Amino acid sequence: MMSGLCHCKIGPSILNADLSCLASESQKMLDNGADYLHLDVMDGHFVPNLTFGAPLVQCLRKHIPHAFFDLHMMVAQPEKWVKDMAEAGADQYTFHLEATSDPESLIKQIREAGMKVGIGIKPNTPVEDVLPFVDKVDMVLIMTVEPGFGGQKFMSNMMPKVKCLREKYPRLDIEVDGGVGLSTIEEVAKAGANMIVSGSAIVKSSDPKSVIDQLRAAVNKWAIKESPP
Ligand SMILES: O=C(CO)[C@H](O)[C@H](O)COP(=O)(O)O
Ligand SMILES: [Fe+2]
Repeated sequence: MMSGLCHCKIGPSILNADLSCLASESQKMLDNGADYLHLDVMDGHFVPNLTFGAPLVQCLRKHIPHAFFDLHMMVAQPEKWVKDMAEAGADQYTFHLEATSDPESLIKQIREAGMKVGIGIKPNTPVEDVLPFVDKVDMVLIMTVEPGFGGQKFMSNMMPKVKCLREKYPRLDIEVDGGVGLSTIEEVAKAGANMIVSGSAIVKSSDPKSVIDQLRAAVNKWAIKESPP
């Protein structure tokens, strides 16, 4: 198995960056080759940790006008924050399937607010649960740690979920998040993920550009190439 007919994109998670300098830390990631920014929103209910909400996203957007913001919404009521996040400047709203009783109407609500839609699943949620919604979203996120904290150990046993999705959907954007770095990227790339969230491995490196370049190279090595006409 390998990544599909879609581009590799590297999205640093700024969770473990120096959050007192969020704008400059984010800009540094972009200057070092990041394709987008993955912003982890936690509400202390869906996950046992608390980060930030729309006011911070709005401030960051003023400093970073052009980058793609992927909002990873680890919140208990994802319906509640769609409008605020859209107005704050989010490009994609990635909610957790476990957090809503009505994914279809949430997807519609996100689209109507003008954002792309991501749908994520936690490690204990089977991939089959997300399949009915894949055709309606822009991206599927397979969590490779229990959501809540950066710097945790990558769960290899999530790779069959990625493989299953890639086999069924060669063009789908498949994101992995949690413990992804230079020692785990090969498995991720082989399984077929093309959107790579990496926090500690990039942010804590003295050479983030080199880490981003190596992550991208691994994904591209396994990518399916479009056959010439
Ligand atoms: O959603 C997350 C945690 O819930 C983070 O995006 C993730 O943990 C990234 O950090 P790291 O690469 O250090 O694991
Ligand atoms: Fe995340």
